[in-house]
Amino acid sequence: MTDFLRARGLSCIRQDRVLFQALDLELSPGQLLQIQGKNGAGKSSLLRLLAGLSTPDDGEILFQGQPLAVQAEHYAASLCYIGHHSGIHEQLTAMENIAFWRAAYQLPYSDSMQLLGSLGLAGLEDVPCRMLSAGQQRRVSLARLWLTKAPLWILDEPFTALDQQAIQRLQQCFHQHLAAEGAIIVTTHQALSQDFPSLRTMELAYRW
Ligand SMILES: Nc1ncnc2c1ncn2[C@@H]1O[C@H](COP(=O)(O)OP(=O)(O)OP(=O)(O)O)[C@@H](O)[C@H]1O
Repeated sequence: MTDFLRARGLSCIRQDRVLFQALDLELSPGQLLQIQGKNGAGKSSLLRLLAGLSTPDDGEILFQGQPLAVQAEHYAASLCYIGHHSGIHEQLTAMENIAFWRAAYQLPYSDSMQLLGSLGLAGLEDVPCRMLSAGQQRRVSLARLWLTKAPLWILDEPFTALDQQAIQRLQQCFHQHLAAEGAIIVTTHQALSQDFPSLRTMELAYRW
Protein backbone atom coordinates (compact mmCIF):
# COMPACT_ATOMS: atom_id res chain seq x y z
CA MET A 1 0.00 0.00 0.00
CA THR A 2 1.44 3.37 -0.95
CA ASP A 3 0.66 6.57 0.90
CA PHE A 4 0.28 4.86 4.24
CA LEU A 5 1.59 7.84 6.17
CA ARG A 6 2.95 10.95 4.53
CA ALA A 7 3.87 14.36 5.93
CA ARG A 8 4.57 17.30 3.66
CA GLY A 9 6.22 20.60 4.52
CA LEU A 10 5.78 20.25 8.27
CA SER A 11 6.83 23.14 10.49
CA CYS A 12 6.75 23.28 14.25
CA ILE A 13 7.43 26.38 16.35
CA ARG A 14 7.68 26.22 20.13
CA GLN A 15 8.44 29.22 22.35
CA ASP A 16 9.41 31.31 19.28
CA ARG A 17 11.94 28.65 18.24
CA VAL A 18 11.57 26.85 14.92
CA LEU A 19 12.09 23.20 15.84
CA PHE A 20 11.81 22.09 12.21
CA GLN A 21 10.38 23.38 8.98
CA ALA A 22 9.62 22.05 5.49
CA LEU A 23 9.94 18.54 6.87
CA ASP A 24 8.79 15.72 4.57
CA LEU A 25 8.31 12.16 5.71
CA GLU A 26 6.93 8.97 4.23
CA LEU A 27 6.23 5.63 5.83
CA SER A 28 5.00 2.44 4.20
CA PRO A 29 3.70 -0.77 5.75
CA GLY A 30 6.57 -2.91 7.00
CA GLN A 31 8.84 0.08 7.58
CA LEU A 32 10.53 1.24 10.77
CA LEU A 33 11.49 4.89 11.07
CA GLN A 34 13.77 6.00 13.89
CA ILE A 35 13.77 9.71 14.74
CA GLN A 36 17.00 10.88 16.32
CA GLY A 37 18.27 14.19 17.65
CA LYS A 38 19.63 15.94 20.71
CA ASN A 39 17.52 16.76 23.74
CA GLY A 40 15.10 19.49 22.75
CA ALA A 41 15.51 18.96 19.00
CA GLY A 42 11.78 18.36 18.61
CA LYS A 43 11.42 14.56 18.41
CA SER A 44 8.46 14.32 20.81
CA SER A 45 6.87 17.38 19.20
CA LEU A 46 7.10 15.67 15.81
CA LEU A 47 5.60 12.46 17.14
CA ARG A 48 2.72 14.37 18.71
CA LEU A 49 2.01 16.02 15.37
CA LEU A 50 2.12 12.67 13.61
CA ALA A 51 -0.19 11.18 16.23
CA GLY A 52 -2.68 13.97 15.60
CA LEU A 53 -2.35 15.27 19.15
CA SER A 54 -1.20 18.72 18.05
CA THR A 55 -1.40 20.74 14.86
CA PRO A 56 1.58 21.74 12.71
CA ASP A 57 2.33 25.42 12.20
CA ASP A 58 2.59 24.61 8.53
CA GLY A 59 2.26 21.57 6.29
CA GLU A 60 -0.05 18.59 6.31
CA ILE A 61 -0.16 14.97 7.39
CA LEU A 62 -1.96 12.36 5.31
CA PHE A 63 -2.92 8.86 6.37
CA GLN A 64 -3.89 6.57 3.50
CA GLY A 65 -4.06 9.63 1.30
CA GLN A 66 -6.45 11.66 3.49
CA PRO A 67 -5.72 14.47 5.98
CA LEU A 68 -5.90 13.36 9.60
CA ALA A 69 -8.56 15.94 10.41
CA VAL A 70 -11.16 14.39 8.10
CA GLN A 71 -10.75 10.90 9.55
CA ALA A 72 -9.94 11.42 13.22
CA GLU A 73 -11.86 8.36 14.37
CA HIS A 74 -10.38 6.03 11.75
CA TYR A 75 -6.90 7.36 12.44
CA ALA A 76 -7.29 6.89 16.20
CA ALA A 77 -8.34 3.28 15.57
CA SER A 78 -5.37 2.73 13.26
CA LEU A 79 -2.80 4.15 15.66
CA CYS A 80 -1.12 2.99 18.84
CA TYR A 81 0.69 5.98 20.33
CA ILE A 82 2.73 5.54 23.49
CA GLY A 83 4.25 8.78 24.66
CA HIS A 84 7.12 9.73 26.89
CA HIS A 85 5.08 9.04 29.98
CA SER A 86 3.84 5.54 30.60
CA GLY A 87 0.16 6.37 30.14
CA ILE A 88 -0.93 3.83 32.71
CA HIS A 89 -3.37 4.44 35.54
CA GLU A 90 -1.14 4.23 38.57
CA GLN A 91 -3.97 3.47 40.99
CA LEU A 92 -4.97 0.44 38.93
CA THR A 93 -3.19 -2.90 38.78
CA ALA A 94 -1.57 -4.21 35.60
CA MET A 95 -4.57 -6.49 35.04
CA GLU A 96 -6.97 -3.57 35.52
CA ASN A 97 -4.99 -1.38 33.14
CA ILE A 98 -5.22 -4.08 30.49
CA ALA A 99 -8.95 -4.48 31.12
CA PHE A 100 -9.32 -0.70 30.73
CA TRP A 101 -7.44 -0.63 27.39
CA ARG A 102 -9.39 -3.62 26.16
CA ALA A 103 -12.68 -1.84 26.87
CA ALA A 104 -11.52 1.58 25.66
CA TYR A 105 -10.05 0.33 22.38
CA GLN A 106 -12.43 -2.62 21.90
CA LEU A 107 -9.56 -5.07 21.80
CA PRO A 108 -10.22 -8.78 21.30
CA TYR A 109 -9.90 -11.15 24.25
CA SER A 110 -6.47 -12.51 25.07
CA ASP A 111 -4.96 -14.07 28.16
CA SER A 112 -3.76 -11.09 30.23
CA MET A 113 -2.11 -13.26 32.90
CA GLN A 114 -0.06 -15.02 30.25
CA LEU A 115 0.86 -11.74 28.57
CA LEU A 116 1.99 -10.15 31.82
CA GLY A 117 3.93 -13.31 32.67
CA SER A 118 5.71 -13.17 29.33
CA LEU A 119 6.63 -9.56 30.09
CA GLY A 120 8.28 -10.59 33.35
CA LEU A 121 5.42 -9.39 35.55
CA ALA A 122 4.26 -12.75 36.93
CA GLY A 123 3.16 -12.33 40.53
CA LEU A 124 2.74 -8.57 40.10
CA GLU A 125 -0.53 -8.66 38.16
CA ASP A 126 -2.60 -7.43 41.11
CA VAL A 127 -0.22 -4.83 42.54
CA PRO A 128 -1.27 -1.18 42.01
CA CYS A 129 1.02 0.17 39.30
CA ARG A 130 2.22 3.04 41.50
CA MET A 131 4.03 0.41 43.58
CA LEU A 132 5.91 -1.03 40.60
CA SER A 133 9.41 0.01 39.56
CA ALA A 134 9.91 2.38 36.63
CA GLY A 135 10.88 -0.49 34.33
CA GLN A 136 7.94 -2.62 35.47
CA GLN A 137 5.56 0.29 34.86
CA ARG A 138 7.04 0.70 31.39
CA ARG A 139 6.47 -3.01 30.74
CA VAL A 140 2.81 -2.64 31.72
CA SER A 141 2.51 0.34 29.41
CA LEU A 142 4.10 -1.54 26.50
CA ALA A 143 1.76 -4.52 27.01
CA ARG A 144 -0.60 -2.56 24.73
CA LEU A 145 1.67 -3.44 21.80
CA TRP A 146 0.92 -7.14 22.25
CA LEU A 147 -2.83 -6.39 22.38
CA THR A 148 -3.43 -3.76 19.74
CA LYS A 149 -4.41 -4.49 16.16
CA ALA A 150 -3.46 -0.94 15.05
CA PRO A 151 -1.16 -1.01 12.01
CA LEU A 152 0.71 2.18 12.92
CA TRP A 153 2.75 2.45 16.10
CA ILE A 154 4.23 5.75 17.22
CA LEU A 155 6.48 5.23 20.23
CA ASP A 156 8.35 7.92 22.12
CA GLU A 157 11.44 6.54 23.87
CA PRO A 158 9.90 3.10 24.50
CA PHE A 159 13.18 1.61 25.76
CA THR A 160 13.48 4.06 28.66
CA ALA A 161 13.90 2.25 32.00
CA LEU A 162 13.89 -1.21 30.39
CA ASP A 163 16.60 -3.77 31.12
CA GLN A 164 18.42 -5.56 28.30
CA GLN A 165 16.10 -8.55 28.33
CA ALA A 166 13.02 -6.35 28.00
CA ILE A 167 14.68 -4.29 25.25
CA GLN A 168 15.33 -7.47 23.26
CA ARG A 169 11.76 -8.64 23.84
CA LEU A 170 10.38 -5.33 22.61
CA GLN A 171 12.53 -5.42 19.49
CA GLN A 172 11.25 -8.95 18.76
CA CYS A 173 7.77 -7.50 19.00
CA PHE A 174 8.80 -4.83 16.46
CA HIS A 175 9.95 -7.58 14.08
CA GLN A 176 6.60 -9.36 14.34
CA HIS A 177 4.66 -6.15 13.74
CA LEU A 178 6.76 -5.21 10.70
CA ALA A 179 6.49 -8.73 9.28
CA ALA A 180 2.70 -8.39 9.54
CA GLU A 181 2.89 -5.20 7.42
CA GLY A 182 2.66 -2.89 10.39
CA ALA A 183 4.72 0.31 10.52
CA ILE A 184 6.58 1.91 13.42
CA ILE A 185 7.93 5.35 14.16
CA VAL A 186 10.16 5.43 17.20
CA THR A 187 12.42 7.87 18.99
CA THR A 188 15.41 6.49 20.83
CA HIS A 189 18.67 7.95 22.01
CA GLN A 190 20.46 4.64 21.52
CA ALA A 191 20.91 2.58 18.36
CA LEU A 192 18.63 -0.41 17.97
CA SER A 193 20.62 -3.51 18.89
CA GLN A 194 18.82 -5.87 16.49
CA ASP A 195 19.02 -5.77 12.72
CA PHE A 196 15.96 -4.28 10.98
CA PRO A 197 16.25 -4.44 7.19
CA SER A 198 13.47 -1.84 6.74
CA LEU A 199 15.00 0.65 9.19
CA ARG A 200 15.40 4.27 8.12
CA THR A 201 16.65 7.04 10.36
CA MET A 202 15.85 10.73 10.42
CA GLU A 203 18.00 13.19 12.35
CA LEU A 204 16.39 16.37 13.69
CA ALA A 205 18.98 19.11 14.02
CA TYR A 206 18.86 21.21 17.16
CA ARG A 207 18.19 24.82 16.14
CA TRP A 208 18.50 27.87 18.35
N1 LIG B 1 3.70 22.34 24.54
C1 LIG B 1 4.85 23.02 24.51
N2 LIG B 1 4.88 24.33 24.82
C2 LIG B 1 6.02 25.03 24.78
N3 LIG B 1 7.20 24.51 24.46
C3 LIG B 1 7.24 23.22 24.14
C4 LIG B 1 6.07 22.40 24.15
N4 LIG B 1 6.42 21.16 23.79
C5 LIG B 1 7.74 21.18 23.58
N5 LIG B 1 8.24 22.41 23.78
C6 LIG B 1 9.63 22.83 23.60
O1 LIG B 1 10.04 22.36 22.34
C7 LIG B 1 11.38 21.90 22.40
C8 LIG B 1 11.43 20.49 21.86
O2 LIG B 1 10.80 19.61 22.79
P1 LIG B 1 10.63 18.06 22.49
O3 LIG B 1 10.04 17.45 23.69
O4 LIG B 1 9.93 17.90 21.20
O5 LIG B 1 12.16 17.62 22.28
P2 LIG B 1 12.82 16.16 22.18
O6 LIG B 1 13.69 16.18 20.96
O7 LIG B 1 11.78 15.12 22.25
O8 LIG B 1 13.74 16.15 23.47
P3 LIG B 1 14.22 14.96 24.45
O9 LIG B 1 15.27 14.18 23.72
O10 LIG B 1 14.79 15.71 25.61
O11 LIG B 1 13.01 14.15 24.84
C9 LIG B 1 11.84 22.02 23.84
O12 LIG B 1 12.65 23.17 23.95
C10 LIG B 1 10.54 22.19 24.62
O13 LIG B 1 10.73 23.04 25.73
